[in-house]
Amino acid sequence: MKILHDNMGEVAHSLSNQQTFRIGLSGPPGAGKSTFIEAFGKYLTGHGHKVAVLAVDPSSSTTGGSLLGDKTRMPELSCDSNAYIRPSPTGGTLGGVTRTTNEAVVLSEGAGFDIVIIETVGVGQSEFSVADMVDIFCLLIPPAGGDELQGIKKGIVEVADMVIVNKSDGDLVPAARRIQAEYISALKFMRTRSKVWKPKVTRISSFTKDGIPELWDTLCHYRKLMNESGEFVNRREKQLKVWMWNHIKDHIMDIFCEDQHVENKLPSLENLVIKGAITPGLAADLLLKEFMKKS
Ligand SMILES: Nc1nc2c(ncn2[C@@H]2O[C@H](COP(=O)(O)OP(=O)(O)OP(=O)(O)O)[C@@H](O)[C@H]2O)c(=O)[nH]1
Repeated sequence: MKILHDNMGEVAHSLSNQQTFRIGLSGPPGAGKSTFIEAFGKYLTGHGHKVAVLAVDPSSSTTGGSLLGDKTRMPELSCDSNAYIRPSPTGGTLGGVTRTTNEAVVLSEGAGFDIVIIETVGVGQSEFSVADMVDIFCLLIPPAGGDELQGIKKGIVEVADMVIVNKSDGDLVPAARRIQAEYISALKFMRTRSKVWKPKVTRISSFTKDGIPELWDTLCHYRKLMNESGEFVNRREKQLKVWMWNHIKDHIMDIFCEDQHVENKLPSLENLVIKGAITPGLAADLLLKEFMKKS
């Protein structure tokens, strides 16, 4: 990150002329995210792109370290001079992790990485935070149904611009085809987020690399359509506002929780709420009153 910082001054001004692409990637554990990023990332660097991989895993602050973004998961890509892999920052809330990731996106782009992949697992709200940070949000799934797909939250399919069925190779091809067909029909009934793009379901293999060039073509087609319609710029503008408000909310919550008046009253008011003596709304009003007293 220090290198990125150091380079930032020199190249930041060229950013406005350069079109960067922010790709969000989520998927249940075992879907093959690291194998996919390795294969996809190598394909991109082989085609002259510079790729940054950032991970968002708020659970890493409680587990003391993240598997996501771990360089050993992407051995080839991590040795590639046109790739940069950042593990999930440890410590802090999802808000904190989101903030540093927002900043890492800007820094990576400033340092000349034209493609930024933001990877996340299905923990808490992390997928939704990532969906708010990217130009296209992709869901990677294995060719399996039922229990194995239970890790996928309902709402997340609705925000996916692209569903990628991985492991479509060898004996798994028929299952991958079946899952692809299931998702195609399920997506038909979903409300689309864009006027010019209907979410697509594609099949790839991170092992054989089948489908990866076609996937990249589809992503480029998406970017072209979104650019031409003005939605690309609109989404980024909206995201900037969302980021700003998220940072404000986080900061205000910190100030609120650290306030001495609030801290003094909090245990007794929480207790009254639990016992049903007062409503949560009234307790919140009383705490806010305490907070305002100070200012
Ligand atoms: N057959 C086949 N297996 C794959 C493919 N991609 C990944 N796998 C296997 O799927 C398993 C999970 O892959 P990972 O890349 O570790 O999956 P992940 O989703 O990143 O999982 P975590 O790293 O635990 O978050 C591994 O055993 C991979 O070898 C593929 O394209 N085809």
